[in-house]
Amino acid sequence: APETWDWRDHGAVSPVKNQGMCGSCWAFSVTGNIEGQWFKKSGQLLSLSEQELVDCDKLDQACGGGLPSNAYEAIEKLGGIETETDYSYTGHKQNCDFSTGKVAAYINSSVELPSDEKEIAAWLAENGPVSAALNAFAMQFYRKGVSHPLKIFCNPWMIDHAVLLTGYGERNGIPYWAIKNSWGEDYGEQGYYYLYRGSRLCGINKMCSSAIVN
Ligand SMILES: CCC[C@@H](/C=C/S(=O)(=O)c1ccccc1)NC(=O)[C@H](Cc1ccccc1)NC(=O)N1CCC(N2CCOCC2)CC1
Repeated sequence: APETWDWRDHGAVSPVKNQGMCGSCWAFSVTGNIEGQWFKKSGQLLSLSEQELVDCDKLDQACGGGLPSNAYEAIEKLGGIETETDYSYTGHKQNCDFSTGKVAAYINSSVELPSDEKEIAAWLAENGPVSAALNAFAMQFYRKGVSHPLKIFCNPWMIDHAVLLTGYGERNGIPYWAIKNSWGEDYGEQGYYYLYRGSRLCGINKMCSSAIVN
């Protein structure tokens, strides 16, 4: 695998979004992953609808939280996902307004990645941005640089947030994950969180997954 890689350099990542006062981080993690998978398949970068998942994914709990694995299954069952423009984000649960005719992208299945960070990096460089989950405690106090929280402040067994791994690399010899967050562009470094890579920090390695588009 390459020493360093970032899908933002290859046009596979949409602009940073803002989930607002809704616990829909899981939906943003999944749309970010599918945007990347669709880009790999079609060469087209679309911004996909989180609101469709909030309203129509009955396996998850809308603003009360969700699991990427459930969301992939829901999108397969629905038949696909609409664009952000066609099914725009409001940040609260509404009646499902999904229409098959407006499907812009679809997925065929999904995969759970191994928990080894070297294998996750190799998979990412080859296949696209990866949906991940982590303990977000340290993220809430992050401003800039490569975050390296003490394990006691970032228990890998207390995962409560879902994000998107868009790349990895090193800053002054410090290995990091580039993490697209969904708390707006004012968060962290232009909306991104950089987390030390290689010590399984905050459980970042435990729930990596991706949709598969055949
Ligand atoms: C209220 C939900 C907040 C939301 C988004 C986070 S957030 O709002 O961005 C944030 C997180 C941390 C600090 C500050 C802000 N979190 C989630 O959606 C998290 C994301 C997650 C957690 C663990 C593994 C994978 C993904 N998921 C959840 O909170 N879940 C809700 C409970 C659900 N249970 C499934 C089994 O049946 C009972 C319900 C599982 C998903």
